[in-house]
Formats: sequence, structure tokens, C-alpha cells
Amino acid sequence: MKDAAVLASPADYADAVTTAVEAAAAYYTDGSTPLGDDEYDALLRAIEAYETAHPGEALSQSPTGKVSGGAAVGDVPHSVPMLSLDNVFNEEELASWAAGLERRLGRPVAGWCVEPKLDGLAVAARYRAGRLTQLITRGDGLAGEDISHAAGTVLGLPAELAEPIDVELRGEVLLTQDQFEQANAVRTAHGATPFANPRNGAAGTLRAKDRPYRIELTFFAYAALGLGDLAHSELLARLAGLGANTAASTAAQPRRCASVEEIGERVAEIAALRAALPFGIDGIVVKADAAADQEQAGSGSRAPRWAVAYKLPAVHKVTRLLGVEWNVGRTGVIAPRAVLEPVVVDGVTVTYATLHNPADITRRGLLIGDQVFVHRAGDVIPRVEAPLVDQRTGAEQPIEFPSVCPRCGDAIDTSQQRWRCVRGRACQAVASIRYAAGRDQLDIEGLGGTRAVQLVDSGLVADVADLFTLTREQLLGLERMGATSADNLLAAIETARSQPLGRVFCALGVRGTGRSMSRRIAAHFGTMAAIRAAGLEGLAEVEGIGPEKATVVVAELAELAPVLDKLAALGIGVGEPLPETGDDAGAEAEAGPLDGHAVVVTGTMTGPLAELSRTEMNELIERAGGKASSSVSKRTTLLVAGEKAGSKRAKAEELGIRVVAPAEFAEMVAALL
Ligand SMILES: NC(=O)c1ccc[n+]([C@@H]2O[C@H](COP(=O)([O-])OP(=O)(O)OC[C@H]3O[C@@H](n4cnc5c(N)ncnc54)[C@H](O)[C@@H]3O)[C@@H](O)[C@H]2O)c1
Ligand SMILES: [Zn+2]
Repeated sequence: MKDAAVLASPADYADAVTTAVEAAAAYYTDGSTPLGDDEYDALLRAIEAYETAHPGEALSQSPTGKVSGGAAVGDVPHSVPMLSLDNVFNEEELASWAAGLERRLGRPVAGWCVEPKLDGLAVAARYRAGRLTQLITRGDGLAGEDISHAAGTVLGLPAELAEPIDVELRGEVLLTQDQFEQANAVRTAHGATPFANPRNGAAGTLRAKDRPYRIELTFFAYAALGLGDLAHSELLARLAGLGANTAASTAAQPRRCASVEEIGERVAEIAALRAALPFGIDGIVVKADAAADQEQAGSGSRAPRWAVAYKLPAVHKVTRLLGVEWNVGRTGVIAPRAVLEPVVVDGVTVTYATLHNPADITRRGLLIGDQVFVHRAGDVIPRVEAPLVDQRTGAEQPIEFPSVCPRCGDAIDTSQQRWRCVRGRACQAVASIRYAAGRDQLDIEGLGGTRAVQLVDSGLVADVADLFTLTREQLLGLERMGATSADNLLAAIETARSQPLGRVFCALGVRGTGRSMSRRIAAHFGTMAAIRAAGLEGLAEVEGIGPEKATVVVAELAELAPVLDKLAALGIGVGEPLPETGDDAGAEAEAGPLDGHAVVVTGTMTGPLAELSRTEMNELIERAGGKASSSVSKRTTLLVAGEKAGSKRAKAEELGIRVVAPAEFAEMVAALL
């Protein structure tokens, strides 16, 4: 269970009660609550704790101990109250609840029934002579609202039962995932705001009258008045026999269990099914099965004593949409991804969520800065459901859609729902060639702009290795390629042949390995062959690469195998063993002047170092046995401070780190310059 915040004063307590009452009102009327269920539940626990500690101070409007129905007080009395359920949050609480019930009965419970807790709204459906005559909400448990107008839109709730009997069916109305998507498509097409999540959508849909469009819902029956003293499992079968939908029609079927151990097993099974179910559940309900047990246990004012809800962590959480990234996949599909304020959903911190496609963003009416509901369950990819429109401050900004491919800069084909770079698979090739030719990688001048496109389009180059087999004739055969340009390009490529391993590795564009990580990997392994042979464990040993990043690197290297084979055959990235191999024996033998040093470079270099870029400086440091980094920390041992060195120098001095001028540093590494 989550820790409840502590309410310190009567004023805090009163505030909390107001917040909870308002949230519940919104939750049950149109589903527009600003709180996730976890937050609401935590608030309730805090209110409860305060009331226990300060008896006599409890406010009459406090939501504790009541069936909460929100502000809409219905005027149709329930003949038997519609109650809520008490909660347990783990196996121990479940076992002690079951033991408590058996103590109260003075005998073992004659079997249990375990079923999904459907995440919708409770309704009562009254039938006369087998015909549906009235549909009512739970309301405050004692009286509900007449929502008969919605009856025709609820699947699984028959207008006529299989037998002409008088009966009241009770159960849950919800939107399945498909119905939710459908509902939001219809709503946005009519200019209405989309529902934030299926639960809210069901609440909003049931009460609404006179809508110009129809939204379909689904009913699951789990109780009845007027069918006699049936065990719960028998009742469920009877309900299905009458033609009502029950959870027996789903993978999360209700099951009879003989012991607490068996209950635990079924609870775990249903919990594991959760993500794959086509509708939402927020827990598992455990009920004493026998009518005699239920009758003897009875009910409190808020909940029956013979049933309990084993709550599952909320899978819908509210967080802020910070931005949208546009990623281009291998086939050129351009997919938007939401960047979120980190939020824990179902036990995992979520910072990104899928937004499917641009039309989806428009359909959901999302804005940057919006509070949004995020859904995640099991292994499913987290997704943004919809914004909380009521929570807008006016500072929200429209989401910008890219006008050109974010990877290669070419046009976008927007004719389909999924946008694509017109270049398709070649987009990847163009982008990877441009990246490989970049200044921090192979540094091949003249491959930045349209040249890379031309080389890929002409079929001469499909990957970085192909650059090294280009011939003069091939280049001269290209449009707008004169002899000088061709020779310059060939010369630049020739120079690139002898780039150090770190740069060659960086040129591969392996995810998560920028220039400094590439340098570190190169220094650690010494040769491309060793990097390829390292495997998960070997790679995870490199500083800054954990097991997760190692997995990515290994997978991408496997994918790059054809390119790596070509590079190896061409002798690129293999020929030049580095001074520091990272290999135990080798490293000692070839100890460099900066061995054991963690070096930071700042300011403008002068003298013999004036020509070196930062990347080249860092390479120099690593060749000399040191470790280059970009920020000063306690671990830094040496700062090379050039002209106009600023805050890094101040920080190094403050930490008592040795500071040297470029000239002095050049002397230290003179042998390597
Ligand atoms: N986010 C918010 O602002 C907000 C506000 C109010 C309430 N809530 C949420 O609502 C919940 C508490 O409300 P509650 O009292 O409506 O209900 P509950 O969800 O705690 O439990 C009782 C309800 O479970 C439902 N149910 C589903 N499957 C069932 C089954 N198989 N058998 C019996 N009942 C079944 C019934 O509708 C029943 O009324 C909490 O989880 C709370 O987080 C949230
Ligand atoms: Zn592209």
C-alpha cells in the first residue's frame, strides 16, 4: 500500500475533504476528475487517518464510510442498497480478511468465488416479465439516477431476458478498449473533447442525454435481486442463462476456490491476464460463494462483509505532456512519441509513451503542457490516452508537426495515416552516411548535404563501408560532379581510412554510443574484432555501459554485421592498435603519460594544441592513457585550462584539482603529438 500523506491541521483536513468530494463528483458524473485513482485513494487514506486520530472532528461531508456517488443524487430508491467493496492490497491482507470472515462466521467459509473487478460503473437493470424497464446508477448507494435512455446502447444487457421473470440484474457498465477508441473518434468528429480514459468515458456516456451520436458500452452482470438463494457461482451461470453478459465470457473467468492458497493462485492468474484483456480491470473480487455464508456475514453501511476487492496498481496515471519527438523507423515511418514528466505506472517509471500517428494527436486534441492520462499495463507500450481539458491553464502550446523528414530532411508522404519519409528505407541509409561522415566520426568533408542523397539514390552507396570502394569513374558518372569535387571527396575518404577505432565505431551510429562512449569502448577493446567478440558481459564492463545498454549495443552490432564484415575486409578500424588496449597485460606495458588521470579540457587551446578540435583533444588524452570528460567533478585529476577558461577553472581550483596551461599539457603528451 502507498504511504498516505499526513494531514497536519484541521485546515489541511478540511481541504483534503473538499478535494476528495469534488474529485468524486467529477469522477462519477462526467469522468473529468483531475486525480488518478491512486492519488484519490491516498487522499482517502489520509482523511481516514486524520479522522481516526481526531475522533469528533470528522466533517459530515467526509467521503469515508460511505458509498460515494458524486454530486448527482438520484431520485430512484434502491430496494436493497448498492454497496462498494472493501480493499486489500496484498496476499497477507487478503489472508487476514478471509480469516476475519471465518472468525465472524465461526466456521470455515464453504468455498470462494474469484472474479475480475471490472473498471466501470455499477448499474441496476430492472426487468418486468422479462423486459428491461429501467436502468439506474448506483448513486449514493441508497438511490440512483434513472439512465434508462442509455439502455439501448449497452451490449450484454438484453432488452428481453430468456425467461419472462421479474428481476433486477446488477453489474458493471464499461467501455472496452475498442469502444473507447470508437467513442473518442466519434466525439472528436463531432467537435467534442475526447474522454481521458475508458473509465471516465463510461461515466460520461451513461449520464449524457440527447447526444447527436451514439456510443456503445458493455455490461457485465455479477449480482441480482429476485433469483433466490443461489451460491454466487450458480448465480453467475443463471445470469448467463438469462442472456446477460458475465465475466465467464472472458479469459478472466470467475472461478470457485476451496482455499486461500487457491484464491491466491487465481488472483495471480487474473492479474497476469490484465494487460491482454480487451477491457479494464482495477482488481480482483473475492466473494464467499455460498448464500448462507453471505447472509450470515451481512453488510456494513459501505460494503458487504462477505466480499473484498484485491486492488491492482492503477494503470491510468495523470502526468504532464512535456513534448513530442518524431522518430523515423527503419522503413521510414515517422512516429510521434510523447515525452512525459516521469510517472510511475503499474510499478514502472514512464517517461515516453506512444502517440501512434499524427491523426491520433489531432483526434485526441493534445497540446504541449497538457495534463494527460497515461496508460500502461504489463508489457504493453505505454500510451497517452487523452488530455484533461478542464485542467488547462491557457499556457499550453500546439504540437508542431514536422514538415520534412526529421532524419534526412526530405519530404514526408502524409497521404496515409502513418507518415513516411518519401525516401523509405533509403532514408536510413542517407542519414547514416551523413552521420558517419560527420566531424566527430570519419570527418569526410563534402558528404553532408545532397551528396549523400545522390550516392544513395544512384545505388553506389548503401552503407558507410561502401564509401571506401567508390571509384573515380563512378563519381564522375554522377550529375554535378566535376573532377575536382570527385578528387577532393576521394582524398577525404582516403584520409578517413586511417581514423582511429573510436571514430570508426562512432560512425556506425550504434544507439547510446556517442563520441565519448565510442572512444571508451575503443580504448577498452583495442580492435573492432574484440568489440564484436565482447558479448553482453564484456561490454557491460566498459564504464558507463550497464547491462541494458550492453544489450542494445550487442543487438545493433549483430544487425550491423554485414557492414562490419565489409569494413574489416577493407582494413578499416582494425589496423591501428591503440596505445591503451584496456587489456591487462598490454595496458601496463604501454603505460602512457596520463595513466590514471581524469582530464577535463576547457577554454581555447593555444600553441601546438591550437589546431586540435575538442574531439581530437579527447582522443589525445585517451591515447596518453587518460580518461577525458567534459565536466569537472571530484574525480577529475587534471584540468587543461586554455584562454577564456571560466567556471570549470573556478570549480577545479575550488576542488583543489591541478590546473595546467595548454603549453604545459603539450609537454606532458609531447611523445604523442
Ligand atoms: N480519481 C478520482 O477522482 C476518484 C474519485 C472517486 C473514486 N475513485 C475511485 O473509485 C474507487 C472507489 O469507488 P467505488 O466505491 O465506486 O468502488 P470500488 O471500485 O472500490 O469497488 C466497488 C465497486 O466495484 C465494482 N465491481 C466491479 N467488478 C465487480 C464484481 N465482480 N463484483 C462486485 N463489484 C464489482 C462495483 O461497481 C462496485 O460498486 C477507488 O478505486 C477510487 O480510486 C476515483
Ligand atoms: Zn527521411
